[in-house]
Amino acid sequence: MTCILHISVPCPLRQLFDYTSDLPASQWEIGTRVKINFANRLCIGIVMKISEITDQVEITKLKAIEERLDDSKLIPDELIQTLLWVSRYYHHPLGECFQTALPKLLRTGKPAELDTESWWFRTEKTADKKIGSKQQQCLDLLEDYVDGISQSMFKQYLGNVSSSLKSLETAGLISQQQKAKLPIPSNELNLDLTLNQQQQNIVNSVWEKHDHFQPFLLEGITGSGKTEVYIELTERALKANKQVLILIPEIGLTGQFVDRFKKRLNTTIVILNSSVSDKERKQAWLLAKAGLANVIIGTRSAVFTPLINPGLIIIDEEHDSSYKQQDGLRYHARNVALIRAQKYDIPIVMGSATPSLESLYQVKLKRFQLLELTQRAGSAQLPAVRLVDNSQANPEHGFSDILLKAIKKHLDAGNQVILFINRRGYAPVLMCHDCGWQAKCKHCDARMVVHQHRNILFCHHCGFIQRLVEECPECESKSLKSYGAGTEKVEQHLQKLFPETPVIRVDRDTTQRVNAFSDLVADIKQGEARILVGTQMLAKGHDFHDVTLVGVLDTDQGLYSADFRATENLAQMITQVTGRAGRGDKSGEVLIQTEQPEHFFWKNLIKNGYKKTAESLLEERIDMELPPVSNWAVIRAESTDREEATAFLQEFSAQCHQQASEDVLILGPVPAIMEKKGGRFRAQLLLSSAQRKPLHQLLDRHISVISRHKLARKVRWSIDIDPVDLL
Ligand SMILES: Nc1ncnc2c1ncn2[C@@H]1O[C@H](COP(=O)(O)OP(=O)(O)OP(=O)(O)O)[C@@H](O)[C@H]1O
Ligand SMILES: [Zn+2]
Repeated sequence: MTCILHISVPCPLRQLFDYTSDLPASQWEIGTRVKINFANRLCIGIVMKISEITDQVEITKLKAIEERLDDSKLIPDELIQTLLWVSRYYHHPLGECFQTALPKLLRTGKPAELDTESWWFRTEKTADKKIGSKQQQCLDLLEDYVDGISQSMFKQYLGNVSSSLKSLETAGLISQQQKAKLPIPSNELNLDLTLNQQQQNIVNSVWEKHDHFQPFLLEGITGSGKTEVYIELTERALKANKQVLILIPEIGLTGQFVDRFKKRLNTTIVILNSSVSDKERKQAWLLAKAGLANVIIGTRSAVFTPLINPGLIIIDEEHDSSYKQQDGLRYHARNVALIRAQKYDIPIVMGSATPSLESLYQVKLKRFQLLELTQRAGSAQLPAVRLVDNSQANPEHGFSDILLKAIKKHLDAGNQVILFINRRGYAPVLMCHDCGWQAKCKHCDARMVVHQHRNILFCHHCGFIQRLVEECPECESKSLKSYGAGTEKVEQHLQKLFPETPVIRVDRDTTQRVNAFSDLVADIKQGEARILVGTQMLAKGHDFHDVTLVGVLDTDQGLYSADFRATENLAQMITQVTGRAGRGDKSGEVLIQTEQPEHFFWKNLIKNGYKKTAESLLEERIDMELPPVSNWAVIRAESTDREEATAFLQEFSAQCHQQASEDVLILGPVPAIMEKKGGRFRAQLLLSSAQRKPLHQLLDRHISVISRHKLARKVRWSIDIDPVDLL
């Protein structure tokens, strides 16, 4: 034994574990992976401290590590520091934070080596005899690429040219070398776009601070050209030899977004989203760490990508709730990104047409600098928005005459129409006309949703599936009727009402297959689909220039929700979907069908827009001391035994009360709004404080005691800091 390694282990325990190594301390670095035997199984841990002493057991009883996996540290210091912060802030075991942050192949111990392939380079030699046309094409292409061309780039651009390359090599005209495999860049660069004055000013304001930590909130109305601002900023950072990390929400938008970057920037761009394979994810992570990838575009967990030359972090659609992980380590990527930008001392730009109240509050506190784009880019104008009283809707198909006429008018003009309904499936209620029976999930406090295409009843909360019944299970009556509408029903009615017009549906059900989403988007762009029915997947981020009408159906439930964020979310969703109309040269129109055309919320949003609406919502939060003004933590517990979940939280609450400070309010425990889900009863305890510190101190003091309580092992429980979803 020559040194002791203090190791972070992927397990729920909140401590490091000590092992010995027969290498001297000088040969170890923090951030190196090791294989260890932990509780009789092999697992991968991360070295967090190196010393000569242990306070865990007698030194002689310590186990030795099984294997050292990296020659030097895998995880850079900055990322380790960030994860230590994450573990502290979210009160989550460090070992599990590493699990979230590392690509799967690295956390399961695969070698941290880059995949390589053959790269070809032009030699000094000139051809002394005439060469074949394929070979000439290869040489011509090499003229454009001083850094060489990989085997896969050749294949992509020229088809199979292996034998030509071999001949050129034999003739001494080109040489090859094994180098890291890189993603293939676009070969149709399109560099000509001039930013308008507002865009240019924003780029300048951000760039002025390029060597400092400075958070910016870029509030730019829909279609104002935020993406172009990101591209220009990225270009500036690239010119300064810096890397740029860009986060985008999880709504299948990556393809279009990345295409725009690839076409405008001649650089190595890697992608980290859910459609990337484990192998590619590992490669992208290592390329970023090595500084071989200059732009990293990814969804939530990409926020943990290591950078060697960081220059800028960008978060698109910063208000999007997919940035908050809803299980395990419940981190918010915007929060983590801010910490990373601070550690790197670089600017961070958070953009949205509908900023979160969290970020607007930071602007109010002067912690974020506000940048605004108030006009649509190019010649596009914001669409006109009107409310339509739902009572005029046809009871059969749910559309009002006004909306139907508008659809017809826009189709006749050769344009595309979006119908937005934020509910997938055919109908949310199946009911017996005779006895009143309703199809409910036997595992959840929720109704089963009718999915007619698949002939099933489907619980959207736990995934439980049943065959669609034709007869009431209670009274055997055949008069079952579905109520309400989802995307399937809307699609079906529209197809009947407009038999000549192609209708497509974009929701989670039609986009499950790999590439299904990008295929649908391609159909839309080419104008093949004329009526587009979809959920929020269709509402955000897209730039379809021929869409001139957006119809919004049935969104009133947002007005009555028990969640205090519901109106904020509704205002964001409506503003985003509204923003899909009129993005090209043609002007757009939006019709919102509502039960409550007189409701203050609608009047305010339509008359005053998102910005004013958000301001008044923030004033309400300030008056009522709700987040983001106060700080919340929710302790959740669930169990198959209804009493147990509550009993555990009572225990938790009692613990906290023992030394409660007046600064932290403890509310509950209360049953969750949907108490039963997936066969488990759920309850929650809410902790709230005006200052963040006392809340965190309270949790620090009690968590380790609580986690050893006997009930803690019987129930599933979790801590959610800054919860976004209280249902
Ligand atoms: N300076 C410019 N000149 C001409 N066209 C522009 C300019 N900037 C952006 N555009 C075009 O305007 C459209 C909208 O831009 P972009 O998609 O960047 O907006 P956005 O603010 O990101 O939109 P949203 O938030 O609604 O998704 C795009 O088609 C884009 O190419
Ligand atoms: Zn269910």
